[in-house]
Amino acid sequence: MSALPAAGPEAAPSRPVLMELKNITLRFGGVEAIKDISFDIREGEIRAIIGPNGAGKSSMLNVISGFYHPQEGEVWFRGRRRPAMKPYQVARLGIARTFQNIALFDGMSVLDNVMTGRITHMKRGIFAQGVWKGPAEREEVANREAVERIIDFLEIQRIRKTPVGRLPYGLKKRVELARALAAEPKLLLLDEPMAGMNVEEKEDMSRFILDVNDEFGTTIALIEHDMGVVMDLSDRVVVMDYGRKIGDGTPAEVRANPEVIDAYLGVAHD
Ligand SMILES: Nc1ncnc2c1ncn2[C@@H]1O[C@H](COP(=O)(O)OP(=O)(O)OP(=O)(O)O)[C@@H](O)[C@H]1O
Repeated sequence: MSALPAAGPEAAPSRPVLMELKNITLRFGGVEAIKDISFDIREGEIRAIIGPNGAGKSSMLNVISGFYHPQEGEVWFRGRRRPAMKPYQVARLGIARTFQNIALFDGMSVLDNVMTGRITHMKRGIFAQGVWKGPAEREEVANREAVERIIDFLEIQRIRKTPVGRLPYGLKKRVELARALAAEPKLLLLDEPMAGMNVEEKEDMSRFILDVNDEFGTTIALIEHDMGVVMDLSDRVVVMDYGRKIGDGTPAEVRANPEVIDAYLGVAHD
């Protein structure tokens, strides 16, 4: 039997690095959205990025997902420097994301929406499907099985045939999570997963995020404004303010950081 060290937030720094952001600077014309920021994301951890409005959190998530290319700095993923890539190439590397404003196909069923998440696993095109039916069919069955597993896991079986447009907000967010998971990502990016949710929906989403991390070992980086949620879910937190990094550490460490308290948490938060 192996003698692994006990898990927990303290264990996070000893895990292997999955992604490293080195001296990232991102400008939009005269605006410096990100100013020389470095941090890493370790395998299997839940890493939060927090900060006031306009701090540069979404810009950072967009750098990680390949939507934006920084003018300066390097992005390393799984031990290799990642060149400037198109978002679909980044997706093929094993990085999936959800969006702040839900981006699903309203007229399509839950099942079909989640299936679109498998696109990075579809190797056989329409031509191959026509002339070489066997392998294409096997691939389709495997994709279908993977999707059904995720649908079961996120407890959305009973709505699998329902058009997404008819679902309440909290369930739409869960379907978006299902679609991102269907890609079987190494790194899952969640852009404000709790935004607009009521307390019960937040509790459900928190549980699913923890379960995904636990059961699939998926590394998760998320932006979130609800501090209670961030402090409960995260192993480590990066704090941004005006494009700079002003804090980085466990929830307890950032909560006790005076610069973070001044810029963001304030004295009223606990
Ligand atoms: N596409 C863009 N073009 C020009 N400026 C941008 C663009 N995206 C972001 N910015 C600017 O970069 C800065 C950081 O914005 P960003 O959206 O990353 O912050 P944020 O921390 O995610 O804010 P919020 O919490 O309000 O979503 C802001 O000054 C914003 O106006």
